[in-house]
Amino acid sequence: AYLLALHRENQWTKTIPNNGLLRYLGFFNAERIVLTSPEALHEVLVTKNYSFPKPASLRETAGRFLGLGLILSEGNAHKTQRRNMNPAFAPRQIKALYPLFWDKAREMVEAITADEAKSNNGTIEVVKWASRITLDLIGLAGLGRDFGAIRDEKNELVQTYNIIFQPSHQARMLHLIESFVPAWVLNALPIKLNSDIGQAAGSIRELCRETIAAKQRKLAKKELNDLDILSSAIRTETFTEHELIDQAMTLLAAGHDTTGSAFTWGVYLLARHCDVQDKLRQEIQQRLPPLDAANESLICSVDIDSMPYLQAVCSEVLRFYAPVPQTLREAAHDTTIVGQFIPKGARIIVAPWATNRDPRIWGPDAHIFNPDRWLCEQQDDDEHSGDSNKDYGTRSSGGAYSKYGFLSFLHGTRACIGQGFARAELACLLAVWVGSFEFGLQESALMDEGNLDIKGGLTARPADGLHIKTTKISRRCSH
Ligand code: HEM
Repeated sequence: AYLLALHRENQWTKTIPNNGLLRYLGFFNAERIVLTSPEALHEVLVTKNYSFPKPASLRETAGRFLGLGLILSEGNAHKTQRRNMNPAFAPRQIKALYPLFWDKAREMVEAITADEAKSNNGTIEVVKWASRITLDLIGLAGLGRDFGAIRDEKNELVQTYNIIFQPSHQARMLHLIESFVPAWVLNALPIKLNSDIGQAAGSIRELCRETIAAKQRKLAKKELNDLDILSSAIRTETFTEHELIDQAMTLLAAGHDTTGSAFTWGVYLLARHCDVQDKLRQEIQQRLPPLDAANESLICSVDIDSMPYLQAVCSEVLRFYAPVPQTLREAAHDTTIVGQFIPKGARIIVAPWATNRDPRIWGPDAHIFNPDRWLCEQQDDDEHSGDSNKDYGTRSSGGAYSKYGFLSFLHGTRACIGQGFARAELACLLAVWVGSFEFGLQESALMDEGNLDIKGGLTARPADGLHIKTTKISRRCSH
């Protein structure tokens, strides 16, 4: 139902003439408004941001286990938290995390290779591995705790985590009926799901509390040098213990499925576009250390950030399949958007899946996966080099006429604070993957995205997993 709704909204934005807003009536004639123009998006996300909070029902359901951290807080509470969390996501902090992303990605490839040696069929299901690696990475780089999902996906911690953050079918159904049954009623239902979630959330919050307490003891002895985001937040000394637990839970919620989905879509798109895969592998082999098990060289942020094609592929993957396909807002009071009256309580839909491929913003090739749109030729300073020595850099607009064409991380004060973290993680994961495997889709019918069944939720991914055929690459290279 969710994806049907999404598909319908995506079509409407392209086929129905509109002035930046599309209004329709949802269940029980509830007001629904889809934002379709940069001007409307600018108003809701930037100039009137706090007049359009997230729906109250979201705070009631997710707030039960997340608490009121950065994702769920509103108004002045959000402003203060955002100001206090910003230093933890400063570029300097993120740069220090690249070797960790790289190292874990290599651990994943070794684990896959060992698995394959046992099964010997060369087929990998990517969604599961994406979930395992990104859980370990948000654990380590976010909180300084290794969940050990790569080593053992069935360990108790991973199972507990999954009860809260990987909703079962029943939980997704409850989420759907939330539109017409108040969240507090659903939360109070005496069903096993509610008690399981309550218990699991208690355990993960306790784990966060212990982690924070250990870090605070280190801080008291002036020994807190850990690189993770939570440690950086603790070093600002602006949060109480309770607030830190809420932020830690928020990092787990925001920084796992999103990056897992981005990585999965990246592998899917590269499996469909072998030319892009080959070109990317060439850049990886020229610029990065060999990935065979014997070579332990780590990389640093400059190695990854100075690879234009890798950066272009990541941007295009994030544009083409935004991990968060749509997000919601609710008018806090009667107001206007682009001069149109909007009644209090109207649901506002921001739809990256529609906007990121809108031909009015991106041009007629908006529906084509083309990393080159993010590249530009750079002037070569060497006058003796001749025309053939062209170099490429990246261009941040991707050719869209407005920055609101790229909504994957939103914009404004509620834009994803983890964007730098997520981009660095995705680049490292794809570099290690493409440098380690040649791969293609197991089922050729999936070359056509129309044949792919997509599972919705807060993030989107292939419903039946993503099965690819791989060949391990072994090489020595000239790094
Ligand atoms: C490719 C990966 C990611 C994508 C596509 C993504 C996308 C988004 C989007 C669309 C929002 C806005 C949601 C809304 O307001 O409705 C958001 C918010 C947020 N994201 Fe991300 N995210 C990603 C990864 C991460 C990571 C790795 C972290 C943490 C390490 C993170 C932390 C957050 C937080 C804390 C917020 C709330 C910010 C606020 O409201 O001030 N995200 N993200």
